[in-house]
Amino acid sequence: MQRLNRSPSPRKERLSEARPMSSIAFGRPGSSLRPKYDIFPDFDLQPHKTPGPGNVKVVVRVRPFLPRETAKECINLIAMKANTTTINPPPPLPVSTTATLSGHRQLSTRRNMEPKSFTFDHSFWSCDHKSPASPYADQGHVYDCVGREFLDHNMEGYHTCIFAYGQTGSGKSYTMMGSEAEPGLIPRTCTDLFERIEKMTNANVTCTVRVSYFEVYNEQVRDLLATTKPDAPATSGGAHGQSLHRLKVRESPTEGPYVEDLSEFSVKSANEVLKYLGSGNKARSVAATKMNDVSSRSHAVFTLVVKQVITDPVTDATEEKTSRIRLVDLAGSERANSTGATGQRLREGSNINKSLTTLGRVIAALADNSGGDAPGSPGKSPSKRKAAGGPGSGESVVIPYRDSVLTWLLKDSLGGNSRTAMVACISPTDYDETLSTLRYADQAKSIKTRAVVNQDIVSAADRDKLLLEMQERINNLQSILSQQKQEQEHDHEKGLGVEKVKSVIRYYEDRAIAEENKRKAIQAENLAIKRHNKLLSDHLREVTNKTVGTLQVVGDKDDEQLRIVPTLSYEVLHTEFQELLQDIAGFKANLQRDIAMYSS
Ligand SMILES: Nc1ncnc2c1ncn2[C@@H]1O[C@H](COP(=O)(O)OP(=O)(O)OP(=O)(O)O)[C@@H](O)[C@H]1O
Repeated sequence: MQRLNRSPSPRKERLSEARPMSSIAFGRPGSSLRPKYDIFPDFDLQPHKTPGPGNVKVVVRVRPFLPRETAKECINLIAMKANTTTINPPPPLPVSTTATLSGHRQLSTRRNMEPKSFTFDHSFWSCDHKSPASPYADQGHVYDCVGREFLDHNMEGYHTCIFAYGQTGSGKSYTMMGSEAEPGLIPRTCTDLFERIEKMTNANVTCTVRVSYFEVYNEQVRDLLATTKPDAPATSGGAHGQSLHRLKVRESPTEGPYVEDLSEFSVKSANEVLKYLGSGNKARSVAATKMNDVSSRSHAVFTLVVKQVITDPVTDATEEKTSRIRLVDLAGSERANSTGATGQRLREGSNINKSLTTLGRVIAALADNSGGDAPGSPGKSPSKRKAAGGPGSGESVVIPYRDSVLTWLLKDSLGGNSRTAMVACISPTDYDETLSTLRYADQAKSIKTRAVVNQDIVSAADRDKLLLEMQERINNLQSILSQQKQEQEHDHEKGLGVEKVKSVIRYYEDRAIAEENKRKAIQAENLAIKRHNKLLSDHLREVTNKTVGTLQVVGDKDDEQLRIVPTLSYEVLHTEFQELLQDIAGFKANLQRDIAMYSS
C-alpha cells in the first residue's frame, strides 16, 4: 500500500538515517553537551486498557529527523522513559558553531525554557532505531497499543474515535495512514476488522460494514467518496483537481451532528474498504509547504460503521450492536513564517489554525467540565477550576463545539458517546511547537466521555410483533402509494382531456384569425382591383378620346359619310392597344386568382 493519502511523491522528504540516541539526545553529534536526564530502557510497549472508564486515551509519538533537520544539524530535544515524555530546552549555541536550532525564536525566548515532563498512556519513541534507551515503536507497535484495543471496543458495541494531532510535519499522516510498506492505524484497523469478521465462526452472527470518508477544508465539508454521485453539486478541489462535493452539517436530536447526503458504501472485504480509502486519499487536499512536502491542508475523517446482528438460535431473539469507528487525520497547526505560506496556502493555514484553536478551547472546556484530574496529571487547582466554571464551581462550562465545523462534527467523539484516543505527534527538534502539543495532550487526558454500548436486544416475540407492525406499516404505505398513483393517473387523464379541449379551442381560434386575415387581404385586393379598373377605364377613355378627336368628315356634306381618318400613326395606336390588351390580361389574371382565393 502506498502512503494512502498522497501519491508516493518523490518530493516527500526521506528520513535521515536513524542516529543513535547516545549521539542525538540533548546535543549535537560530537558535542560536549551532556544529556540533562539519564534514560533507562524500561519501556512498556505492552497494550494496556484505557485507564479510568471514559477517559480519553492520550499517546505521544516522536518522529525521526527529517533530512532538512539533519542537514541543519538540529538537536534532539525529546526523551522518553516508560510512559513519560520529556522535552528539554535547546542548548545555548557556542558563538563559533554553525549548528542552528529550528528557529531564531528559540534563542530569543530561551530564558523561559526549561525541561518539562508529561506522563501519557504511552510514549512512542519513533525517532531512531538504535537507541539503547528507547525501543523503537514502529507502526505495528502503535497499532497494537491503540488501534487493536479500540477495535476490541468496537466489537463490544462502542463508538470510538482516534485522532492524530500535532504541528505540521510531525507525523500525523504517517501514523494514521502510513505507507505501502508501513501501513498506519487506518489501514491496519480495516485489515484487522475484516480478519476478525472472517474468523467469526458463529453462524448466528452476521456482520455488515459501511464506509464513508470526508474532509473539512477551509471550513467546508467535502465528500471524498462522491465521485460516484454525479448529480451532487460539485466544487473544484482536491489534490488531483477532481470535483468534490460540498455538504452541509446538520444536527439530529438522537444522532448528534452529521454530514447530510454523505456517500456511504457497504463493504465486504478489507481490499474493498482499502480501495475506497485510497480513492478518497487521492481526492484529499494536500500541498507542498516549507515544513512538509506533502502537507495535509484539510482534516480528514474516515468512518466505518460496523453492525453485528446476533441471533439466539434457542429463543430466536436478536441482538444488534452498532459501532462507529472514526479515524481522523487532522491538518497540522502551523506558523505562517515557518511554512512560508502566502495566498491560498495562507488562507488554508489560517482556517486550519482556526479549527485547531477551537479544538483546543473545546478540549480545555471539556477538561474543566471533567474536573481536570486526569490519571497521572497534577490536576488543576480548585480556584482555576472554579474560574473556568468546572464542577468545582457548580456551573457547567459551555463547550464551543459550534465555533468550527471540525469540532461540531467531532462533538460526540470529544465529549459524548465515544471512546476516544488522541495521538499527539511531535517533532524532535522544535521546542515551542512540541511543548504546545504536549500541553494540549496533557489537557486532553482529563476529558471524560460517556461511551455506552450501542445495542438493541429484541426477543423473538417482540421481534415478531415489530415485524408485524412493520409489515402493517408497509401495507398501509403501499395502499396509500397505489391510491396516490391512481389519483395521479386520473388527474393525468383529466389533465389530458382539458389539454385536448384547449388545443381544439386554440385550433379554432387560429383558424378564425387566419380567415379574418384572408378576408382583409381579399378586401384590400378588391379595392386595388377597383382602383386598377378605374385607371384602366380612364386610360381607355383617354385613348378613345384621342382617337375620336381625329375623326374627320370626309367627302361632301350631302352624303354625310364620315370616315375616320386617324391623325395618329398606326404604330402609335397599335402600341397603345397592345399595352391595353396586356393590362386587360393582367387584370383578368388577378381576377382569376381572387376567384380561386374566394373559393378555397
Ligand atoms: N514515525 C515515523 N517514521 C518514519 N517516518 C516518519 C514518521 N513520522 C513522520 N515521518 C515522516 O515525516 C514526514 C512528515 O510526516 P507527515 O506528513 O506524516 O506529517 P503530518 O503531521 O501529517 O504533516 P501535515 O500536518 O503537514 O500534513 C514524512 O516524510 C513522513 O514520512
